[in-house]
Amino acid sequence: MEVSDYHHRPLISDRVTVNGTVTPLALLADGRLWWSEGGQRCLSVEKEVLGFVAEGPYIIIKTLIENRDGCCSTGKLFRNDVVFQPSSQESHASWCHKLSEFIDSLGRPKRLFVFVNPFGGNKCGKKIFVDQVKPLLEAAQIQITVQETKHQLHAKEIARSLDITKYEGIVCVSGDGILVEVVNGLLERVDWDTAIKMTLGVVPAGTGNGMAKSLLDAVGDPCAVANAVLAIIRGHKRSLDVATITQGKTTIFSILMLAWGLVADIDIESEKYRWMGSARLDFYALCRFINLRQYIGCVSFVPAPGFEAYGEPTSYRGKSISKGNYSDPSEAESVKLQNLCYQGPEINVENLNWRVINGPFISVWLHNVPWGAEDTMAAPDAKFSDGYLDLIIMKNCSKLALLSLMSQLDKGGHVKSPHVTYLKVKAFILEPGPRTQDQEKEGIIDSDGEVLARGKGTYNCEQKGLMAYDKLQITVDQGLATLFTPL
Ligand SMILES: Nc1ncnc2c1ncn2[C@@H]1O[C@H](COP(=O)(O)OP(=O)(O)OP(=O)(O)O)[C@@H](O)[C@H]1O
Repeated sequence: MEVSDYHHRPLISDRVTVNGTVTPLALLADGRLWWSEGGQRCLSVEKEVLGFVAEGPYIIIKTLIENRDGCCSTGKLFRNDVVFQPSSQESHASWCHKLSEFIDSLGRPKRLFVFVNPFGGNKCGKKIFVDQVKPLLEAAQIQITVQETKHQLHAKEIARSLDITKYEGIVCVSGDGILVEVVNGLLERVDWDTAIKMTLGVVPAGTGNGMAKSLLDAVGDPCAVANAVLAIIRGHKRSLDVATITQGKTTIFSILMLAWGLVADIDIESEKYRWMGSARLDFYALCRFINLRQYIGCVSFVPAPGFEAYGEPTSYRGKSISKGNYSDPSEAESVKLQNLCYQGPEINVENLNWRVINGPFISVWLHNVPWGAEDTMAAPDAKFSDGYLDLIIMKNCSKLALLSLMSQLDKGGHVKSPHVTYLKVKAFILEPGPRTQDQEKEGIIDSDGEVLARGKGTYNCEQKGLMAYDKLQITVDQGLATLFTPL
């Protein structure tokens, strides 16, 4: 072994017994654990070691390593502990000390709050947690406080009042829905500016796992539970843009996407075919395709640098959106209370250079991260924290062209179609209107997989959304939230 440079310097070395074989074992300064057992063996403590325990004369190194198919990496992870016996009691104590010291130096989280949604996806959240998540967190000696979500918005309520000083992260074993609730809960706190700095982790256990897929796919990892948990244990962080959606005095926060038109209709209206399982989306997409709707309306936006040529120039069209003066003092008081929560970025939207695209539209889609679901790469160029949202617009096109571009959604090829307008925006205003063929009927606005607004004549239109089917404004905060990430 070359120990010439600093990184290859052993922090500790000894002759130990590994699986009955006596071999030199060394922990190098660069974090590799090196020994020889039927050939040279090496583990990266940072990447592959969850933790260790001392049991009698033995030390058990708990690892999670990549399954290799010959020389090719499959990205799949499996547990394979290494047990060794140091040569003496003193050596045993030194090994425990050096391993602890090294793992502590990695800045990994020690206490996590974990939400488990027993209801999400195929209702497997609890089983995924017990069988796959908990054992790994225990092997990493992370203290966990577990909370099952009991109903819709439960995670948001808890995030709003959680004692955040007790935890170094909040983990959601769920789909995207619970993560979105947590972000909204944190931003509705009076101490939102501290609370939103809490690092958030997501373990895929829902139908829509767009955030987990976006994080893991960015480093070529499969969207699997073990990969997601390992990322949380290792404790690397990345920041995430947060979009603020405003209409009058109502504000909500979005981290994944906003959809109006075809995508929203498929996402929300297919609920009535839930009994079909995941086939409901494909089935309902086909129904919508055969009976294609177009929506009257308009979108205006502040383009990101390089996208200024899209649309036509316009002035700020959101005048009625801004929070106005209150003639009723009690209303003013309640708004003052609401104002203690986060209100969105303080930018002077009126002075920005707005552009407009008029409908009719087949689909309008805003995306913050590349993947909307595990099989939908909605916005291939989206970045977690570039401060922009990717806007994907589909206008009139033939059914054949539409079918072709829909079939490319899994690889993001649709954005290259001449029928798709794809750009980045800093701020956005949606003015949704009725369907072209039947102006008595309107549409649905979908934010992060939930109904934000339902227009006249839509599925379940008697249920009110949080906002009216009317003009709304979206602004972006660059990197406001923080996520655990594989790299
Ligand atoms: N115990 C519960 N019973 C019913 N609904 C719940 C429960 N806990 C959470 N929910 C709701 O389940 C929804 C789905 O959350 P989750 O993020 O796990 O999955 P999803 O992939 O977004 O959605 P789904 O799998 O339901 O299509 C959220 O709207 C959440 O509020």
